[in-house]
Amino acid sequence: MTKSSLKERFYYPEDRVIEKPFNWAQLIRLLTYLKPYLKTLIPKAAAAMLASTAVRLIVPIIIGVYAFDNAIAKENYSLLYWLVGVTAFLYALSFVSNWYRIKTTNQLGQYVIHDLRESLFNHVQFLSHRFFDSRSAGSILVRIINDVNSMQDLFTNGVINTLMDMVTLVGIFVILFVLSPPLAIAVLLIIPLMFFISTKLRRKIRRAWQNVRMKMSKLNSHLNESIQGIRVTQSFTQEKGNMEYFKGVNVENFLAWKEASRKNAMFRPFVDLSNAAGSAILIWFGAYLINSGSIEIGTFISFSFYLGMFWGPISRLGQVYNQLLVAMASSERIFEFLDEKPSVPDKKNAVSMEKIRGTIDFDHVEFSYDESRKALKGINLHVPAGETLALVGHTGSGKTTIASLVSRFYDVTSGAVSFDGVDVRDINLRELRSSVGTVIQETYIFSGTIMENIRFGKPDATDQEVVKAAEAIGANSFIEALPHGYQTEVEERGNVLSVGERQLLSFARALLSDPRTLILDEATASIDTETELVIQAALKKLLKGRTSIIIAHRLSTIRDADHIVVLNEGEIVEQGSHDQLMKMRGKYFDLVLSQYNMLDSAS
Ligand SMILES: Nc1ncnc2c1ncn2[C@@H]1O[C@H](COP(=O)(O)OP(=O)(O)OP(=O)(O)O)[C@@H](O)[C@H]1O
Repeated sequence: MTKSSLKERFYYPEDRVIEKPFNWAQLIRLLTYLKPYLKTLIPKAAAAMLASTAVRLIVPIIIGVYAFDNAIAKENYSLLYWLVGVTAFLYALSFVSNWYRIKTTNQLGQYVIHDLRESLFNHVQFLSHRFFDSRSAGSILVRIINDVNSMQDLFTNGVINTLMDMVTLVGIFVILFVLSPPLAIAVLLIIPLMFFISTKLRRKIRRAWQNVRMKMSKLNSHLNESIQGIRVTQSFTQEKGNMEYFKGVNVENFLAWKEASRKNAMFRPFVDLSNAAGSAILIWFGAYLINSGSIEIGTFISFSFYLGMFWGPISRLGQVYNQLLVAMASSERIFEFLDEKPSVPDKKNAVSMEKIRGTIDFDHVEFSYDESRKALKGINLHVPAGETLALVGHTGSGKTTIASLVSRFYDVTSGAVSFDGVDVRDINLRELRSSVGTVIQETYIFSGTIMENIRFGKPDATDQEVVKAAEAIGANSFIEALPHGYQTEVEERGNVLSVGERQLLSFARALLSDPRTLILDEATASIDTETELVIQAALKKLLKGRTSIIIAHRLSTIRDADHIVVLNEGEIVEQGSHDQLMKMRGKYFDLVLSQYNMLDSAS
């Protein structure tokens, strides 16, 4: 296989953008998430921060100027003991305030992340189908988990620590200038070097590690796919292609790692270099100033303490700036979701569903998912309350689309869908959706017990009600045969249940919710005759007295419907009862015939 065709076969989208330029408006919007804590956690953290910073700033003066110049040099030992006591007390104070600051800032970060994640999740719950059509579940998960997580650092350490570091730096500058302006200017010459290391060099290193992560994620994607799909790979003897591609990504990963470690290795020596340069200036110029009598030895000692305190705040400020750039990218993605408006908005003063009996009408409905082609063309339908309409047609003919318009998962492009003559766009959306029960082809089983899965249809139903619904549908015999009956735990998507059993569960769920209107996308999977009979009986029970639209695949379902509509490429091509349509010998007749032939050849 050539290199380019390998590339086409294995396509893994490059990771998303990790950093974005700084943007004030976005930062301010992010900071509004701190608002609920302005009167609680933030003042506490700020007070603790100020206390510990003050101690850090005062101690070098006590040791240098007071202990050396005033107590030791003048042999005033009572002052020295007193200073030792004061220093011990200040360190104890700093210990407590630091502990309290770290605790409260961590809490603050966690609260903000919690709030942000909750608002994002809640918002996404109400977004329309169009939103989910255009995004993979994975990409939505990444935003709710990874993008929110990547801002944790900013909110945990960023805000309060930035304040602390700024206060520390300003404090040191002021003290140094008060102690000795010429020595202060000389020592501060190393600040630009420190800034260079903490921003430029560190960013280069971080980007190199990000590159490693991207390569690693590509390697993971390929590994995952090749192991999951190993049976298919082996049956098509494509192992060689897999190995070649893996070799390529493995080498890429190795090279990225090599580059990152090379850059990383430069970091520590540069930090040491800047410290050494600072110390050299201090010793050389400090000694000169001491000799010339401009400063005392104590001032020199205080300076050396302060010099050692430069690197921490400068390095952290550089880090916060980098965190901010990462947060810009993540928050842009989060805000994009939060700003997304549902494409089927609820109307103010919408009509309540209460008085609606359930006659459904489609009046010249046209619909397209995207500009390029129409999924439905000129659809006119009338389903009287309590009757069953069956939709049949080839795959892609628009059956599911019609069902989606009834629940108003999408709005029509033109024309109208109405209940008892009231346009669905004028009906309260929640009430509409809860009165239209939908049983989809691919029954979704949530992780939990069978009991809870059926109860999903009506969260306040009692256990007895759940069992009654299951019995009415005929699902109780298989449920009771399970190891723990109704309390059997089923996994996501219900792997332990057969297709027929899953369908019976979803019928029980729908019966329990007792919707006035039912939409049923019948499963196509072939099931044995016995299960088919159980399902047919369940279906009869479910449809009784409800207006229903059935996307029918089985002949038995189609035959019993009051009205049958045959769709082809988004248009109604035939309609009538089963007998009428059979007499016409048109599309419906062909569909029925082909199904008989299929069943015949299968038996
Ligand atoms: N979410 C979507 N976005 C874009 N196009 C879509 C979407 N869903 C369906 N389509 C397109 O709309 C047309 C009608 O699809 P629909 O799902 O209604 O067909 P169907 O008759 O229910 O098919 P099947 O029997 O296979 O379920 C198809 O051409 C399909 O490709």
